Amino acid sequence: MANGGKRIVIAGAGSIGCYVGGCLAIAGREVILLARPRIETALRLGGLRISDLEGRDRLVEPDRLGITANPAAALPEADVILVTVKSGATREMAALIKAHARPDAVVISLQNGVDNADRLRAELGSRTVLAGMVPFNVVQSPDGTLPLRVHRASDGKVMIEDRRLAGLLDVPSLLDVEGLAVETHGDMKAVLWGKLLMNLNNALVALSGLPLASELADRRWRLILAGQIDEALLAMKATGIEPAWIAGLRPALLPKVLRLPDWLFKLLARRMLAIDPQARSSMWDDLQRGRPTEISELQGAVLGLAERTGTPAPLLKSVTALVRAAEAARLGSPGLAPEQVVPPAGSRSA
Ligand SMILES: NC(=O)C1=CN([C@@H]2O[C@H](COP(=O)(O)OP(=O)(O)OC[C@H]3O[C@@H](n4cnc5c(N)ncnc54)[C@H](OP(=O)(O)O)[C@@H]3O)[C@@H](O)[C@H]2O)C=CC1
Ligand SMILES: CC(C)(CO)C(=O)C(=O)O
Repeated sequence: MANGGKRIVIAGAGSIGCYVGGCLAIAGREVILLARPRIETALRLGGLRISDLEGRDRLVEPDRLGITANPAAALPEADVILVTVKSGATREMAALIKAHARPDAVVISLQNGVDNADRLRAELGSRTVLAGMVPFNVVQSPDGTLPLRVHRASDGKVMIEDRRLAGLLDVPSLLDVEGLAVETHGDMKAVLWGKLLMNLNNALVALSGLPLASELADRRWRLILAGQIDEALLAMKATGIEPAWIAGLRPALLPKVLRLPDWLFKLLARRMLAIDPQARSSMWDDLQRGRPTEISELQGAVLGLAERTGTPAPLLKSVTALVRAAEAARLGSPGLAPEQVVPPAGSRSA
């Protein structure tokens, strides 16, 4: 068994959890997927298909995976717990970990948003909780597809908080496997705020219904993203938050690059546009499935800063209101045009 027999439990096997868990299982790690019954059944019936934009395509047979919907069966087995539920389910998952996992299990948040690791810490007291960041998009096959397929549709390295751990658990060498590049980082707060800047686009993809690559190729959408990032950078500056570089760019340069004409943007932002055409955003997935989105943890996190510091955030407010309306309507993406997202000139208020 690879890596000293450490057992990895994926706490919330959906798009990210199945992709990460599948890569780890293919690499010989012992993985248990804690899933909802819909995904549990699909995995038991057809196994898990893992593919990526570089052309890798592998089937993990059901007998190569531990699969359960029962937290009391999965969590006591864990040496490492990768939390991959949406932010709204973090507290519930933390309570399950507290009730069922060994106190020495290392818990790692692989979620968007800036405070999921803190939410876990608040529930889990003295246990070891590390923040993580997943940079790539994963597309899950439609319900009922067998085998269930998770496709990594963009690129990037997973970052995990650099912390010397008791018991000599070497997190990167346990988790850094083919298809899943993992590195440690000394300043996860900066990394998560940097990622949040890009995640301000999740809502625009969700509202437009467009694939991420087409949405980013359209300057009208990029202008809205750039406007949101300006508001976010202002609020972050006022609170002393310094986001990390994103896609090889200093955060302050990001709005400038996004505002370039389409032809120049395509030329200069090749790294940002290395996305296959299926990718959208996890917030689009939520609208399509009629589930609550992470708008409170993304735009909402910046609005919290803006309120405290009195910096203006009209675009973030109107994007948030539109996402909330789409959530409430439960009709999937409203398929808005950029002009329906930007408030008419003159009606903006801080
Ligand atoms: N999808 C993506 O491309 C990316 C996502 N992320 C982030 O990663 C995190 C996970 O996202 P994603 O994988 O898309 O989310 P998913 O909704 O696809 O996966 C989470 C899964 O956890 C399940 N779940 C929730 N509670 C439990 C529980 N108590 N027991 C078992 N299963 C449970 C959910 O089921 P149910 O919904 O039925 O409750 C769902 O199937 C989010 O923070 C997201 O923002 C980051 C980068 C990219
Ligand atoms: C990878 C990215 C930025 C966009 O797909 C994402 O984090 C998400 O979908 O939640």
